[in-house]
Amino acid sequence: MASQSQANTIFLTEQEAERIQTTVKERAKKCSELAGQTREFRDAKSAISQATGASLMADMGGAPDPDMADTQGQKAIPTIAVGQPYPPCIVSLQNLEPMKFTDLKMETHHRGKKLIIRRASPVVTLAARSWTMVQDEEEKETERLEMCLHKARNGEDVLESTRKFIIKEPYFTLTDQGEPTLRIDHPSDLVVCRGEEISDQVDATKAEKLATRFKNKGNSALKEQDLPEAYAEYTQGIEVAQQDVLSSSNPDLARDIFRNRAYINLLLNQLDEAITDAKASLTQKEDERSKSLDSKAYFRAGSAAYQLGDYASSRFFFESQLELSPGDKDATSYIRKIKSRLREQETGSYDYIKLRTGLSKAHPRTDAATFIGNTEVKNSPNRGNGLYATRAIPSGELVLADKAFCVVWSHELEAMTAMTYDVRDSRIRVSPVGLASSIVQKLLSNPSLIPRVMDKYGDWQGTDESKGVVSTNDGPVVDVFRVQDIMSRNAFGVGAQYGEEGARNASTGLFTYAAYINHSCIPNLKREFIGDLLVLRALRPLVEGEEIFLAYDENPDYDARQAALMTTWGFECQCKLCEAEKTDGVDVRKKRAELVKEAESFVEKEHRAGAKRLVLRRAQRLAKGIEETYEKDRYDGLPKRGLEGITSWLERAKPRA
Ligand SMILES: C[S@@+](CC[C@H](N)C(=O)[O-])C[C@H]1O[C@@H](n2cnc3c(N)ncnc32)[C@H](O)[C@@H]1O
Repeated sequence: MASQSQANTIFLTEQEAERIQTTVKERAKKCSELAGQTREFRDAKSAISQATGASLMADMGGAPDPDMADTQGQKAIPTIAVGQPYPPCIVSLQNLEPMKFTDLKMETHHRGKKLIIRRASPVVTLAARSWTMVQDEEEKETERLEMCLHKARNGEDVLESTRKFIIKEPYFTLTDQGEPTLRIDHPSDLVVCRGEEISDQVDATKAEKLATRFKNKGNSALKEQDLPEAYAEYTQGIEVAQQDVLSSSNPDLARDIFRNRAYINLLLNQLDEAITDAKASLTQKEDERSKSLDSKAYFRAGSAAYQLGDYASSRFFFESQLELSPGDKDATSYIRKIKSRLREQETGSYDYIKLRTGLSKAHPRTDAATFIGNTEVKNSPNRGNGLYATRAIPSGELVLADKAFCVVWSHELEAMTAMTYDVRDSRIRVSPVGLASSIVQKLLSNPSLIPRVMDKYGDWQGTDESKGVVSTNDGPVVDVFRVQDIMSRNAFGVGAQYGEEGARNASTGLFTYAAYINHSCIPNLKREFIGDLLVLRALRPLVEGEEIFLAYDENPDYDARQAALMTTWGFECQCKLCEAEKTDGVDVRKKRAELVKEAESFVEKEHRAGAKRLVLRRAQRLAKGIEETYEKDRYDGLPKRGLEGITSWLERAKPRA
């Protein structure tokens, strides 16, 4: 993630940093000592009453959240340990063997197994995790279950959403406080069982009654704006209506419910399924009523494809709608918008004024397409992939524009910055975990987008078996450790475009095409954000085949810059500027850093207008001092970053008349 400004930097107190490290290390030690040991029996009554009390306290805001850490001079911030990554379950439920609570072993991933559970207490909702007590179906055994970070779906806490769940390949471990717990990291490892079990129907009339009941219940839930409930009812209705006994006698019933669910899917941003549902609802009949229903379905499919950025499919759906409902205003308006998006995609010609005027705090996202036409992805020696210019591009001209895959703005509910302590390198980092959660939600809702994110660079690659798996029969599979690692290496800060942003709620985004751009301290691109559209222009003329670079960190101090590049992006920069600065040696760099610091405080304090001669001379002396730290030959043609602030002050200073 691009560095935040000093004002937005979070400093943990030393004691707090030490406490976090000690807690994580002690937990890891205990876990390895207990690994493989049999689980101990838990008393149901006291476990449930403990959870009930904690839930009440958390709801009233009265309980201390064990995940909150104190920061210097600021409010507490969530602190999350990033443990040893492990892959999500990639096996379908029907191929997993049921297990019992009594089979659980400490610090073990129970591969090949599933655990059917019922929630037995209210849910304790904390900033970065939710937990509850769960029981087996016979209510003989009780255990703690916690869901970490990615714990909400469609605005609802997953553990609260119902009572029955199935855990795929349960992970039994310890909390940071040393208490045994079942732990869900990957949301796809928890199957939410909403609704009744549907048996095979033999009587067509009874089946029709049942399917219609589900459909009506779905309609009522929609009226009450309970979208997850409406989705669950329609899903059950479809299950019944698709059974042979009914689909052969009344195929239109399934189509009706598919059409309704397509609408719910649109509202829930489950766009892939909105399209498949809308297509499944098509009657292809010629009577007026059927044509009107199909027209509605095409509209739903077209809107979903538009939101997915699949403008060609979207155009096809809206044109199909227009054939059935000639002159339809909404379809016509969409087709006009699609033309603009396709023009942007193909030629990079944007109506920047319209884009800017369409933005506000309430509508912070652009309606724009990504333009990549001047660039291509290629291997960059020692840097993985990189982006290269496919033609000569004059200075100032558009190189590419990338519409964000996902942005979380500081003023949005999802915005959450946390301190993460990564056990892999024992480093504490500031991490926009709210962005990671939003990316995970978007992928779980739209599995067609999973490869677009998962092909990005990130430390954890998954295992040979899990790599590339995007779904099982139970739904999409998302490796949250991989998303977290991809986000850490690829996300950008997008600036405070809609008002204040603080340390705890920085605006951040993932741009899946611009993510291929490597770093250089002498960048050849200039970046600008228009809402969630990242616009990159040539900072100087680019030649065909040249690699394009951004500066991830612009700190003029070599040592601070290298430290940030190593901590956040995991590499040592070896660009020409870094080579020159490295050769300077520690003493010269130290002297320069002191002078630059002095120059920065001078620039901050001294007014340029009406500056006294004495003040001007001090500025000149400072500039000369900094200049002298750069050896002439070695810095020939290289930027002297330390000089930039004071030189700009001098250029614009107006001496007293
Ligand atoms: C945003 S990604 C850039 C694209 C990436 N190279 C890829 O293969 O997808 C950032 C990662 O690229 C690598 N990288 C970027 N600039 C680099 C540089 N100047 N030297 C070495 N590695 C670099 C680092 O691994 C960094 O974490």
